[in-house]
Amino acid sequence: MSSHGPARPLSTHASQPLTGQADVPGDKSISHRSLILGALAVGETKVTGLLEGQDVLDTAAAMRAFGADVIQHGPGAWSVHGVGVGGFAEPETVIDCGNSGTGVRLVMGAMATTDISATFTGDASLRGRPMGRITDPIALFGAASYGRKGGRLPMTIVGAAQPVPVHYKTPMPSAQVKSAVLLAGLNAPGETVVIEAEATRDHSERMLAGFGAEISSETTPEGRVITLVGQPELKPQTITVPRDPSSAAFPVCAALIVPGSDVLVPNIGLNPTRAGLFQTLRDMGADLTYENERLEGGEPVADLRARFSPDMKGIEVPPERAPSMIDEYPILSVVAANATGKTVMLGVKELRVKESDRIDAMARGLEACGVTIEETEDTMIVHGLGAGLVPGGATCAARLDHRIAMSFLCLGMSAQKPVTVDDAGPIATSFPIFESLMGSLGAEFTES
Ligand SMILES: O=C(O)C1=C[C@@H](OP(=O)(O)O)[C@@H](O)[C@H](O)C1
Ligand SMILES: C=C(OP(=O)(O)O)C(=O)O
Repeated sequence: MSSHGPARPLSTHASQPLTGQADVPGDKSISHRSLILGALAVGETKVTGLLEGQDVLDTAAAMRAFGADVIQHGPGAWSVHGVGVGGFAEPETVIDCGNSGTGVRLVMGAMATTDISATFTGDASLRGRPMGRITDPIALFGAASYGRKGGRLPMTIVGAAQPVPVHYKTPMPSAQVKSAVLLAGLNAPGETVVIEAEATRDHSERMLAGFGAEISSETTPEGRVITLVGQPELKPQTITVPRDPSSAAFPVCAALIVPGSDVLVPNIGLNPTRAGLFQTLRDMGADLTYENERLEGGEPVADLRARFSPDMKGIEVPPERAPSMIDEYPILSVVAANATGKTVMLGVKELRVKESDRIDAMARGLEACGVTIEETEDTMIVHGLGAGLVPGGATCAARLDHRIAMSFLCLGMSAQKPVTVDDAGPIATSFPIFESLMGSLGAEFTES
């Protein structure tokens, strides 16, 4: 959806202890991929635990526009009747991917090697984000693109009539780019190879294998080399979407900074390509434990227990950790403000092209709340004040960015004066139950 209605300012204030259990929603990355791969399989894929955030609902609508039957049966329970690799129909109208970079980029990849065209758009945030990172590799398959200057949406992609397989080295660490190339490679005859210098989240590779594609990956001195054999018949799957570690980050971090808190966040995937934040928090001295560690569907899973941690210390977060926690830097910067000493976040320039420029958004809001920040194009440094010592008392701009809105609302739960975000609307893109869930732990929200 291109817009979400009038801005909804929302505030938080110093919270009573956060206690209890936080059942966070399904993983956003895996939810998008369940719908897209389901649409490319032959037959009916069944999904439970699907994230019903707006980003994923927009991908569901896109899959319908390309000819798949996508049906909701109950909360989180969906089915997708797929059209098979190469079976996408040409959409009759513009595909609106709302706020979702993952949605638009993966769908562009998935249709780029079919002989159809489609026009994509999104909200003001998505229309500002770079699509050249997708149009460059899909051009190698034979697809053409016609967008606004700078490779921006709205954009029409004309899929390749006779696609050729591609060898592609991703120019930046991006699971979206890697996934778009793999999805395009599905309908190209022969082997498509993607090389990534730094490993990014590997859900596409795991799920493609699960749907029956021939795909392998190996670690070489150049990085991870992923090889996919094109034109498989994908077999429909029954998928249970695990809970989203990127959503778990909010109750976990809020508990670490609100005095007296003790929160359990059950069933969180600790896939190493996603778990960098939790490692970082533990390195800072957070009282964050993994309980009931186990393997589910081949992936490590644990119940996370986070308790108030007044003695956290700033650390240097190494650049090679960035892909495994790329969406978690905004909330990490809030924890860092409540730790003592400097937290130095290196190699984070991808944050500048997310739903907002997340370095700028967090720096300006934290400064308004009394925290000193240093930044370069690729680095953010937070000068921690210590537990409970952030003054707060400001209105911070959410900039159409769910993670910025949730981060400042968590900051307000531990600050000395209330913190307001100018628009909480975007939270519904990834974590529609954020307010009710945090409220059930003890947080209070005030509409202003
Ligand atoms: O592939 C995915 O599901 C995602 C990849 C990441 O984006 P980049 O590929 O741009 O790093 C991440 O920020 C986004 O929230 C989800
Ligand atoms: C960057 C994000 O999402 P996307 O790129 O899909 O808009 C996010 O959810 O933090």
